[in-house]
Amino acid sequence: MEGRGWGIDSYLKHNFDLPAKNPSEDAQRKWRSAVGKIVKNRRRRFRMVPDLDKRSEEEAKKRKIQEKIRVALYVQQAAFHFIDAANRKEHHLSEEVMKAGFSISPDELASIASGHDIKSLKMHGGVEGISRKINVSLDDGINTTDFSMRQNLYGANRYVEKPPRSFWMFVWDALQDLTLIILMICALISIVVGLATEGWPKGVYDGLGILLSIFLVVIVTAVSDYKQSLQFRELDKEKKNIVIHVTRDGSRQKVSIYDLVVGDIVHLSIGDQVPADGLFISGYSLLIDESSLSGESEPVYITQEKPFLLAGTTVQDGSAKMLVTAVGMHTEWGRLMGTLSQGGEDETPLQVKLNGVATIIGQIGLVVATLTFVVLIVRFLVDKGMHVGLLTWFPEDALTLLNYFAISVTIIVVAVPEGLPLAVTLSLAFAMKKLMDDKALVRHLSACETMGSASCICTDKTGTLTTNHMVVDKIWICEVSKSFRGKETINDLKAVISEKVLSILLQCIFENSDSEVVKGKDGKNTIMGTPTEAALLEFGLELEGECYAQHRDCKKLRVEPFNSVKKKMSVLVSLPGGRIRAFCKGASEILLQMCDKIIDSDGNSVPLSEVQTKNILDIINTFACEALRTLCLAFKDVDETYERDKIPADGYTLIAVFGIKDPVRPGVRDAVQSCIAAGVTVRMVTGDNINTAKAIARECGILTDDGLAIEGSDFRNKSPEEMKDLIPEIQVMARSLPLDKHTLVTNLRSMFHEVVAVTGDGTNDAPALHEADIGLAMGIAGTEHASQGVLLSLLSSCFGST
Ligand SMILES: Nc1ncnc2c1ncn2[C@@H]1O[C@H](COP(=O)(O)OP(=O)(O)OP(=O)(O)O)[C@@H](O)[C@H]1O
Ligand SMILES: [Ca+2]
Repeated sequence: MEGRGWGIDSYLKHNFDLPAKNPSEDAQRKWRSAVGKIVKNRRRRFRMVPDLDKRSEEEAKKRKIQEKIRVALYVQQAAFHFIDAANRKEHHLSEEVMKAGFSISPDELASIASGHDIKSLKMHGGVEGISRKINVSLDDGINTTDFSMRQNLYGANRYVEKPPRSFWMFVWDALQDLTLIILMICALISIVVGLATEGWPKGVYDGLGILLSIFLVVIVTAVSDYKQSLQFRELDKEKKNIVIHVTRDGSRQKVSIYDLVVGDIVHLSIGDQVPADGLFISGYSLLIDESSLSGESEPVYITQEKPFLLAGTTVQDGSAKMLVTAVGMHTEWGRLMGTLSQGGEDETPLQVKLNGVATIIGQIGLVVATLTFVVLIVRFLVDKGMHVGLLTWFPEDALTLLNYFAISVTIIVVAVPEGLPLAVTLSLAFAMKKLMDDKALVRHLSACETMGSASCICTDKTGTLTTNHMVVDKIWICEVSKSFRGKETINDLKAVISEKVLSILLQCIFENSDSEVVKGKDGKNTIMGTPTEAALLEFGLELEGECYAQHRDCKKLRVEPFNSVKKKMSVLVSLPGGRIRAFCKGASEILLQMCDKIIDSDGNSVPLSEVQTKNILDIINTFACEALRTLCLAFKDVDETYERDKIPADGYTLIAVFGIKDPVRPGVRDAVQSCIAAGVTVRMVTGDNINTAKAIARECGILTDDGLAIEGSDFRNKSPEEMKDLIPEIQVMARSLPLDKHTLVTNLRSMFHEVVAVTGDGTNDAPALHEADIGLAMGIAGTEHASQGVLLSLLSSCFGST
């Protein structure tokens, strides 16, 4: 719209201060009141956007509830218990519940988690006691056969929604239009006057004509509005439908969040939203962010001693299994959602602008209409004065005047482009749906729009540029390197390593993993978990052949789950003989620093010489330069007196270096090219090794010969001045921490005023996604279905509108 010369843009800029991201409430109010002066049918124009007054009212309500929750959970717990003890409610078991074989009432069960009621939990025998009372085995989960019974007794995991508005309410809304009301009055007057002057039936034709067109307008408007509202509901439902990992019938499976029932065993890992209220069964370093629920910004550790998990909170670190004790409206979150009737989406900048344009056009329409009316009247009076004199009046004259009035009103009706902002909402919703089909999660409509104006894209590597289908491609173990791309097979590998090495390798692969191998009904193994671990497990399965169970008799003492800051995962297990061993796997350079020994071909730990270390680094770099993700595996034996509350951080014995292949998505290179051609810079920010990152970036056309690739640790330590020089050059940032990506995005926005789009997986990229003008979160890792790819659709939408 820039540079059209007639100043709408400057007018808008002047009157409505509109940054690309989140226009302030003030700005929104300002232009709304400007619009309000001319457009009287506000209800329709603002239908898809929030009611600002209602919203601030709800915001206040929400804060009040949060405050209450906070007080209940943290501050006055002791006092509450005291009061509780005095008037503790007697919970009666209904007959239905007893008949089903359960021995705790839904209300009581729900109150344990929501009230953090440790006393009552103890009274019921802890988590185990509760699980017995609701007939669940903590190992095998519920039987799917009593799924619907549980849903009947304890409710389904859905929140009450406002009942959908009926069709007639949309008709009523459409009738509220001021111009239509004026026309209706015109029609009525026209009928009355017509009847008086021309009699039945000739006199009513005009009036009926107007009424018929009003009827048509109202019906068409109402039908289309109604259809849109249905579509919006659908979109909303899809947006909230997430996949949860649960254990049912003894095996891990995926279900929709809506199908969760009381008694389900849910697997939580970093980045997940807690889908229902529940109790912690087992897990490691589980850190929960409760801010959405209680407003409390400090995350809390959840342990066996304090095992309460609340719906609506998110997992910030660690992993765990939880027992669901309350779902849907029985949860605190459900109640919070129930009291609020979500206020709709904020206007996007384009919508705000269009509303401004619509308003200006409306004003012009008004002027023209008034002019027309005046001109017609003057002509009429002149005509009349010349022929019959101004003092004699006939009923037909009134009809003529009315007609003129109708003409002017019609001009206003036609001129004010009511549907314009609404049309944008619809097309954005359509774009959003399309992105969601591609497995990208877009939370706000405005993202779809701002996408068109992005000047810079920061993308992660795994899953966005690459397919996220990982397979082990190379392994280096006991001084030999094997590649599985050619004709070398697993058997070749087996031939060169001894039984003992093999056994340690398999132990490390299977014990040190958050993912699980699930045997399906057809006897086939499927792997549930992240792609990197899946690749290792698959390799392990192939290596091991039939002796799968043999390595599963270790007992896990401690686990430190993987996260993107540490970039490694470790476990402490006790071996069948009672010995204790630690395993560690993770980013190759980092792991190598933790090792001072290496396993030899007989399975003994021998000291690692400096030359060997250099050798291994070379191996890692050759793997990485072939665009392979590199991972090291290591172990350490500790004696039985070892304190079991932490896992050793050094002195490991290196077992093997893995090179995992994750091919680049077809089409990415072209997309990046056309992007650069359109003046949009593409940067890759990844947690992977710098050589891997460079190789992939080169393959995608992101890294050019004179471009800069930097490691996160170098970037972090630069001063703001240095960053100013550095940032425009950066094409690749490797081994980055979540915070590095955030810093880069913040600086790009503030120092260079770029409109930044960020793609990433919701887990480690969350801070950057939040900071960006446009954040595109990929569905949580392990998207099985090959999809067109977020980057591609992001790019295509960039071109659709530039
Ligand atoms: N489950 C895992 N256990 C141990 N180490 C892992 C695991 N997954 C990944 N790694 C290691 O951590 C490194 C980086 O992980 P990180 O999560 O920071 O990046 P990413 O998100 O996977 O990559 P990108 O940013 O490109 O999407 C990987 O290169 C790999 O060596
Ligand atoms: Ca990532």
